[in-house]
Amino acid sequence: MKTPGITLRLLDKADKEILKLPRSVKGALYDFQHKFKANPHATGLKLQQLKGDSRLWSARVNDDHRALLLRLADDDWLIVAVKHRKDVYENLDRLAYGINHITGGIEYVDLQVVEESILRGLAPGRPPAVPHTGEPTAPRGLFAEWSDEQLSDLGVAAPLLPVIRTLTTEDQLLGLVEYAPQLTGEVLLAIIDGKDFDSILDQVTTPVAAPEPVDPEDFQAAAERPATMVTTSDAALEEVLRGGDFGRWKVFLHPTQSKLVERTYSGPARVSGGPGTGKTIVALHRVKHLVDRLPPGHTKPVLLTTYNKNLAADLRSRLLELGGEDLLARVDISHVDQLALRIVREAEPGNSKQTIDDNQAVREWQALLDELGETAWDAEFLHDEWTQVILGQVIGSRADYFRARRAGRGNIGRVERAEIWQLAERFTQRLDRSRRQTWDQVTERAARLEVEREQRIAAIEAHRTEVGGLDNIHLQDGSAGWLRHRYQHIVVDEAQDLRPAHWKMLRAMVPSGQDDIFLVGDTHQRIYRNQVTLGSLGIHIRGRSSKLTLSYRTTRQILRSALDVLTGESFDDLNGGEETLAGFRSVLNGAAPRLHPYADWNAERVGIAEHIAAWSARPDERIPLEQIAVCVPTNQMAGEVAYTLAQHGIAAVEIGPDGPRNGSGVHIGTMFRFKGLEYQRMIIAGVRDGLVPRDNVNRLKGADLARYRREMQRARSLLFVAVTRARDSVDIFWHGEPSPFLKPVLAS
Ligand SMILES: Nc1ncnc2c1ncn2[C@@H]1O[C@H](COP(=O)(O)OP(=O)(O)OP(=O)(O)O)[C@@H](O)[C@H]1O
Repeated sequence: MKTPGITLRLLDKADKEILKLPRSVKGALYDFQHKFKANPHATGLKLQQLKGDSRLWSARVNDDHRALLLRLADDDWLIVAVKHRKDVYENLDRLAYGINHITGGIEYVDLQVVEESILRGLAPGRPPAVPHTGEPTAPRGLFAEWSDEQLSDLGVAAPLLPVIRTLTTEDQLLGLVEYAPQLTGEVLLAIIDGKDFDSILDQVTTPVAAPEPVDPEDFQAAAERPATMVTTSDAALEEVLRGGDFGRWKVFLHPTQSKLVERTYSGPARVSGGPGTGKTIVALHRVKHLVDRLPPGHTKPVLLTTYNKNLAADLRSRLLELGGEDLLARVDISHVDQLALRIVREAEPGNSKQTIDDNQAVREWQALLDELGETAWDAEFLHDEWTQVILGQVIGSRADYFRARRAGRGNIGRVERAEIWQLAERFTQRLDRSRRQTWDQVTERAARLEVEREQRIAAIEAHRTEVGGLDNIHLQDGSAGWLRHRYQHIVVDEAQDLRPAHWKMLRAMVPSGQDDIFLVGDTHQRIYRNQVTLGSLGIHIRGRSSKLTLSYRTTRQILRSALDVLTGESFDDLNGGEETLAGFRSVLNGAAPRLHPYADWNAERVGIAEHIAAWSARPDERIPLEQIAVCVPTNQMAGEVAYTLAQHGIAAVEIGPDGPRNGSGVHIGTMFRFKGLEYQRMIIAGVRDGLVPRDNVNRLKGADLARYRREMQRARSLLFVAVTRARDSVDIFWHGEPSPFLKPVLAS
């Protein structure tokens, strides 16, 4: 029988050691936790207190292995390690645990494990640095300029200070970071990156500081703080044991992530953050958090939405992994255009128009201009103006267009606006005649329909209040009795690429108030032309904006180059202000991006094929082909790379608008297709002048400066997105002159 109220938790990083144990021990651990929760004092578990310590206990996992546990309270236990029997009882003074005075989280350090890890990171030829607790510090260590007090003020774990003093190389530091408490690792790496005390305090320490004073003896309170990264659920533990590193996102949220997931917001909230900082992970956990708080039912009151079909499919499979079918049953997962189309079809069942994409629409604009003999206007400009300003802001009349805000789009006067308005009218008539519509028209229509629906709901509620709150009153509007907002909560991923009309639609779908809209996105990764000011669309995020800064995907070396690509650009915060990547960092380590110049495109393609073949030939690190991607500037180049790879016997699949096509092999696609994805190895090819950015962008410089700037920024963002898809390595290929965006990377 299960003893009521036994809590068994697993501390973050304990799982890292556990993962290295033989499979049989992991299996035994899974059984162990079931038995322990049933009755920790069962004789087979041999639960005993370790001598000389009030909190540390050991319990039997199997014949050879013991779990090391901290007793937090009578029935509350925390697994901090699983070790061989003989390693548990000796040298207990090497084990240090406590409550971090800044974060209030529980930290556990096995100095022996840390020291062994440092030794593994020792650069060849250097003498090992042996720490001697309490003795004078080693000369010119990595942190010689920093006092113990400073390190401690930043949250570095006190028991590690003597070891930290012995570090002389970055590799040793990385060895320490592997097993050090999270905050210690982040602070030390920030120092090595050249950050000063104040900015580390501001960007790394303060975001995870406990809001209340920390009692260093209250372990149970500490266990509940986000800084103590633990799991208690069986399923989560199994996940860690089975899924290894790939399952960790489901279990161990960073304290800054879990705060954002669990907070109650009085209105719309936004989470920004550089690539790989876990925005999507936070969005998924947020959905689960919201669903967990719903009363039982069979409806789907939570909407999870994103930019395109491929990303929506990815969200669905990750949400399924996180919470299973029960969670999915309460969530509508739909990409924004699909949602808009559904609304329009529901209202106009007879609407059988074909929906065309932006490229087709620009060709239609060109055809219209040709027919009219109109040469003063550019088809792309007109399409942009029509979609961004007229449809985007749901502008219904010429007079409203004359007054419309056109932020960042340059100046045009009344005469030009009149001409554009007339051309836009002709354009919509032309599409109507051929029974076609653009996605922007669908969205604008959906936004109108939803705003009208919301007005009807408001009218019904006003009426209800007037007649004393009775529900079964006769209402003139036949649909009225049951008319409700479509959702209670909306969660948006990739928010930076939604159009203004999408936001209008979403705003009207959920009642304004607590936890209504939660959006995550990064404007540095905006690759479409949709700039918005959320406040002007009724979504007021002021005071409810937060930022994630620790990348879980990309190495420090890759991040550095990626940031170089954005040099000189400034970015918005979706609300008329400015956004920066200050504090963006990683604790992952790897090689700097490698650069590969070629004479021509043929040679470059062969170079790519040979490169991939060389990886595949290395038995020590055989990578599945699906974990390698080749990203190119144009569709035609994607096809050509696929052809060359096939000639070299390398299987490849192209990524279409809906994701990778059927089959297995290296993924190939244009830069646009890589949004939201990630790979172990990224090859970015064709990064040459004239392609990145395209020649036609350069030509805008003399003709339309505002548009030139926007297009240059978009081109940089595209390259930034491509580079930051990589987990382990980036290889940049080009032929002829390299892209001007590579200048800082080439110089470093
Ligand atoms: N707390 C965590 N523990 C372990 N892994 C994590 C954690 N948070 C995020 N990750 C991993 O980091 C990677 C990036 O996460 P995610 O896709 O959510 O980032 P993102 O900010 O949405 O990135 P992008 O903006 O580039 O799309 C994923 O592999 C994810 O599993």
